[in-house]
Amino acid sequence: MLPTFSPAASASAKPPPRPIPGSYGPPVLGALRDRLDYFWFQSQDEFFQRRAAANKSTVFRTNIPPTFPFFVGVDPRVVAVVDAAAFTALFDNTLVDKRDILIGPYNPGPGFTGGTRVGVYLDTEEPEHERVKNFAMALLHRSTQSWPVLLRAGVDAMLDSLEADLAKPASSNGGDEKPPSANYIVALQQCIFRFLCKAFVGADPSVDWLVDRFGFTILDVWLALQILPTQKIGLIQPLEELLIHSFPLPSFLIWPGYYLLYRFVEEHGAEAVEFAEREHGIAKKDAINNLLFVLGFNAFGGFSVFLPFLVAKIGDPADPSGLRPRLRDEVRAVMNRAGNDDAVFGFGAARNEMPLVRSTVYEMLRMKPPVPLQFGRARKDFVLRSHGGAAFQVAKGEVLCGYQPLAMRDPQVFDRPEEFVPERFLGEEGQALLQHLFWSNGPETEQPAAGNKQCAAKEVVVDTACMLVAELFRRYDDFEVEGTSFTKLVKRQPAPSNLPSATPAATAAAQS
Ligand code: HEM
Repeated sequence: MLPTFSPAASASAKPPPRPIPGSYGPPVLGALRDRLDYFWFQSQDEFFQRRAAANKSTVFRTNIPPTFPFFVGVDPRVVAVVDAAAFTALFDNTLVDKRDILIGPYNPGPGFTGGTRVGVYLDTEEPEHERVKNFAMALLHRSTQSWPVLLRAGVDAMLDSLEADLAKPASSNGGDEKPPSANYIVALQQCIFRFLCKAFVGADPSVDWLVDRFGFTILDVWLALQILPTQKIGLIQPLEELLIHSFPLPSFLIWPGYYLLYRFVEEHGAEAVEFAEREHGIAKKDAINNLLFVLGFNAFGGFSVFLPFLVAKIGDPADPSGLRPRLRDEVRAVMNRAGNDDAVFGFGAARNEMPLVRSTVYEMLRMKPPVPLQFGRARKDFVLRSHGGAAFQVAKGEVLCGYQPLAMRDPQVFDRPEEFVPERFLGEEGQALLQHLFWSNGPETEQPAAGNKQCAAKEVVVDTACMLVAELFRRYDDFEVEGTSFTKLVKRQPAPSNLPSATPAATAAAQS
């Protein structure tokens, strides 16, 4: 549990800033102890919870992996921030510098990005950041019409293949007695990859067999080599510590795959590349490397983590709250209003017509933020304010490390913080809570811009997740998921013939 602050404290006058509690321990040994706790002896949640409890503070000093022995020049010392109030300092450009600090003090380096320092590693004070961010947002804007159509086509193809898998007799699933199931991870990644190439880059992978077949696997390996030094993967722990947590993983292993994708974007995404050069003044090589990074790391990486959480949560066979029927009814009501079972769920429907679906997506982002850690280096000495007037003195150059999963379960802000409450963000009170939803590296109530570091696709990510849920309930009356497999897909029964017929305006609203 997070320590809480007494209301009496918040009512009193602002106390002076105090030193940040916690210690980094003795050189090398302190960092090593924290690393082993982080990866081995404690879960990530536990790591931050225990230190917050021990220091009686939601702002405290700790080391963060990777560290020792071969991460030369990587300083693991950070100031951890695990409450919703102090966390907002990480979004303030006047306080923190975001240069080369995406995944923490360790930076995998431009060897993974064709030699370009891509946009996500740039600070807002670097002019190139504005160019690259504007380019990414413009590409998203240009794809407004095609995005929902391509998503639907991709999801349909994926579900066709999963239905076929599920229909196979149990014996083809390994010959044991287990009921049939269809693992969706590979199909979903394939779907996301193909869809993003077309919708974001304007390049259709089906023109290149290698890219179409292995593109998503190349991205998986490319991502893994960059982030594994900071992740627990579940090998035998001593092996994991020796092999993946002790030294930076080399980028050259992925160069052939990266080069294949680079050529693919250069040739088949030429229009997007020219747009970057012409409209945003970005050199061709940098445009391609940035496109690949946003496609592979931000978009493919983000969706690959988030969508399985969402599908598994909604499909939970043990869900006691009857969530699936309620979501299904909301989706079907949109279809009924449109009077067209085949209407594409567009951005309009995702934003305005499916409040429970949207609130469920928000709640999943609160409980399982796909990018749990956020970092920023103090530009100057400043006072970090937390709940109840608590204040801490941060020195210039110190690295703040915000841990979203605890900040977004802050009991000072969220009622029943540990519970998944699908309707949490409904109504006026629910909407007011959106200011504390930080998954996009900014409050949900704010917008990405060239001058900030909020996810360029903040709206599009939520909309896309809503559209995926809608597609599932367009097609199925019910479904169940165990782990990463569908175990039940109940096809939609034909709609009764006495549906009220829709007006053209309603059809347009669903599709807009
Ligand atoms: C579930 C999916 C996604 C998640 C969870 C996610 C999350 C994030 C987060 C946390 C950041 C800030 C990183 C930091 O500086 O600490 C970010 C930045 C960014 N994201 Fe997303 N993102 C997702 C999908 C996308 C998509 C689909 C796109 C575009 C197609 C995109 C484009 C970007 C860009 C360009 C930035 C850099 C912003 C900047 O440097 O100012 N993201 N994203």
